Amino acid sequence: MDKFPVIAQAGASQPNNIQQHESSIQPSAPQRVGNDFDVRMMQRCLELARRALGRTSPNPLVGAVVVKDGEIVGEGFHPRAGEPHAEVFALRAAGELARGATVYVNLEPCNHYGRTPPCSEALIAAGVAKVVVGMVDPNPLVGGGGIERLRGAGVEVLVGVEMAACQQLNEGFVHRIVHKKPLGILKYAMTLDGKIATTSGHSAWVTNPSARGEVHQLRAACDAVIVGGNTVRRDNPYLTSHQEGVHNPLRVVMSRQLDLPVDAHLWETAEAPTLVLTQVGANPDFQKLLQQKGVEIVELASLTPKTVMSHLYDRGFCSVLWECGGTLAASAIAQGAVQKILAFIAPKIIGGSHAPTPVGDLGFDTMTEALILERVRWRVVGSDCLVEGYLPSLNP
Ligand SMILES: Nc1nc(O)c(N)c(N[C@@H]2O[C@H](COP(=O)(O)O)[C@@H](O)[C@H]2O)n1
Ligand SMILES: [Zn+2]
Repeated sequence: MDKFPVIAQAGASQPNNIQQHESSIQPSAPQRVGNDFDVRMMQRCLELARRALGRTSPNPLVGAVVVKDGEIVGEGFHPRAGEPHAEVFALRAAGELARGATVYVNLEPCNHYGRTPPCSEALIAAGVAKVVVGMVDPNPLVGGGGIERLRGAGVEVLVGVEMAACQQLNEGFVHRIVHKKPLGILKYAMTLDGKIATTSGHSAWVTNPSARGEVHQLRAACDAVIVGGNTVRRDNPYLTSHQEGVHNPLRVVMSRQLDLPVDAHLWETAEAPTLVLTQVGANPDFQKLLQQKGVEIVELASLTPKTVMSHLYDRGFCSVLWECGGTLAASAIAQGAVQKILAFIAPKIIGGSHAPTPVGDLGFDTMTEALILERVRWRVVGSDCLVEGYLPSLNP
């Protein structure tokens, strides 16, 4: 078993309805559920689900597989909100072979009329004999109801195969549903002596190319990536996933004064949309200029990490990546806009007592106030090390 199992953000502070479902129908980790074949099929579901990475919000990433006599006879995944769910695509692919078959799906089949009709009914109508589910749906409109409906119709249901991996894949969706805001991920790259740039501001590059490739993949999995005006002025980033045909997140700039360069890459490149969030009445001429370049501008009454996350929640986002400097990172942490940290550490020393660090002032005086990450794991990426963990759940 993984030495540092990563369990979805939902773990510590789920609302009561989910805890009840966990105790009644969802076995608690780390108990293994299912046999080797079940595990393989669930991993196939996760692989299929990932084909829509970054494109399904506010909906989850879901893949489904129909198995008859030990053979896969149908597969599908949920491509985006508003389109049919994974189970429906898999059932369509299986056709009549679905009768008496086992369906694997990484999320409990829905049991409600949303943008699409309930999958529980589609599975029952198709005559499937068994459904193997990765995790219970935290959506209160579903929350165990899909499983109960299937069981009530005589379909055998097994819940919890590869549950930790299923929760991990949809941690943004789970966080959005449970906490009514997107999951905030703070990513930074620093040297071994804790600097994100030299004293003069030079930062290209702290990390090695493999680590930068990981960052591009991370962007592909997120709905938005946020920077502050300072990062635009100093680094002039692209903030894309740098891969043909792969999802790009919405590029978000937070700027109170709109004192930004007229020719930044963010508004001179068309691969991804850009949104500038500012304060009411800020620099109308610059607003006009950006709009002419195709940039969306939204004025917020108060521009803070908290109001920004609330705006992004309203847009239907599940996962938001903070790629900002230390000052904005500190206020994002302080305001509960960050739950997960990804820190790339390069084996380099650049010194400089005034060189910038990844997190600015949090107002802590003593070590006892330190935010101690939970569910920490680390791995080597090229010549760098990636440390990953979650902020204490007092800050959901
Ligand atoms: N089991 C399952 N498979 C899918 O492919 C899904 N997209 C979902 N989503 C659940 O249903 C809600 C969305 O419903 P509509 O797309 O609006 O009909 C979503 O919030 C999940 O709870 N589930
Ligand atoms: Zn469904």
